[in-house]
Amino acid sequence: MTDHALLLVNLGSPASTSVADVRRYLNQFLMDPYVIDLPWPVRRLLVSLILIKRPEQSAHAYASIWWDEGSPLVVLSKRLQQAMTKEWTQGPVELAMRYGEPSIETVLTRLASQGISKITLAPLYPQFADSTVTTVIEEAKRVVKAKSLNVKFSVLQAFYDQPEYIDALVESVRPHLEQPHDHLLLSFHGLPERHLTKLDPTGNHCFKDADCCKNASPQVLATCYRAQCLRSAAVFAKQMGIADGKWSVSFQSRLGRAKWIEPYTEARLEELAAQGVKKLLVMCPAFVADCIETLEEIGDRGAEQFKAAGGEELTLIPCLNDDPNWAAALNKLCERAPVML
Ligand SMILES: C=CC1=C(C)c2cc3[nH]c(cc4nc(cc5[nH]c(cc1n2)c(C)c5CCC(=O)O)C(CCC(=O)O)=C4C)c(C)c3C=C
Ligand SMILES: [Fe+2]
Ligand SMILES: [Fe+2]
Repeated sequence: MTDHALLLVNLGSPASTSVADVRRYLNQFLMDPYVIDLPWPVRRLLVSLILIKRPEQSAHAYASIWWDEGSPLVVLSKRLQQAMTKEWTQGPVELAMRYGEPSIETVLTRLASQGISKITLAPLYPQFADSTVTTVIEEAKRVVKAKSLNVKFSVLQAFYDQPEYIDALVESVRPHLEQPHDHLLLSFHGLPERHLTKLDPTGNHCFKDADCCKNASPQVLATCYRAQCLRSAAVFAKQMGIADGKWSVSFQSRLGRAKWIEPYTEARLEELAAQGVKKLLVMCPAFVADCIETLEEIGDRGAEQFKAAGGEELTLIPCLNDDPNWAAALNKLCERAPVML
């Protein structure tokens, strides 16, 4: 059977590090109602305000991590696509980006024109969020409807605690943990608290107490990004055999003034340095490919901040990227992706 395609989808990057390209990318990204979930006129106003200064700052940050071949996120996602061609035997393996190029629309249209009618859609995010997973699924559905494509999807579900993902993470991190260190910080991408409360199926669980995410019922866990991040971290730490107190969790990449999920990575870096941690390892398990948020925010700015606060060294552990164990794990996860009804 060679008519069942695998479509990997990651977030996407600007076309180049020029301020104009970064502005175009940020506009597409932040005007997505699943990312800034405010009514259109408010979102438009807010994004226009963000676009006054942010493109220049972000362009500078992108320039500091950009590779000769392009954006690290896109290059590493292409390498994963390549690795997946050795694993996925049911048809072609394609790659699309939710923002920027290659777009979901371009890739789906090409696959449909080649007579492919079954596609496993794989949003490359271990933990569920509307701003990552839902937006990919909705964009794929929009394209199918708008272009009347004859395509049926299976969809990879959030795999935050799945043994294949955890095993691959454990094996990739093991050599780094064998190096001298005082603490391991698991820094996940953050989200505004509002994104969690609006999905709370009980309407009365999220943020009612400090341990809400640790005590999440299966019903809450199914959609709570923070609870899924904490579960990934706990399952990983247990399997890795790291003692309590030697690891902790934080949330990075806050944008704007709204309250985001805590603890914030910036605050945690200060705290750890103040507690006497000298050698800090940081891993970023919400990202499967290194990108501006890992390389620049943690590897560069986070490292500087940690040292300025009294730490000696922050070592960023690479994401899974195109690790062969990860490609094999992802293939297994994709093979059991349920058909979307
Ligand atoms: C891993 C999951 C991600 C979630 C959840 C997420 C939510 C989210 N992000 C922003 C704002 C920005 N994110 C940016 C970059 C970025 N974000 C993710 C992943 C998640 N985002 C990735 C993989 C990347 C890297 C892209 C790359 O090209 O390398 C950026 C752009 C960079 C910058 O200017 O800092 C912004 C802005 C919001 C508002 C949000 C949820 C509400
Ligand atoms: Fe983001
Ligand atoms: Fe919670």
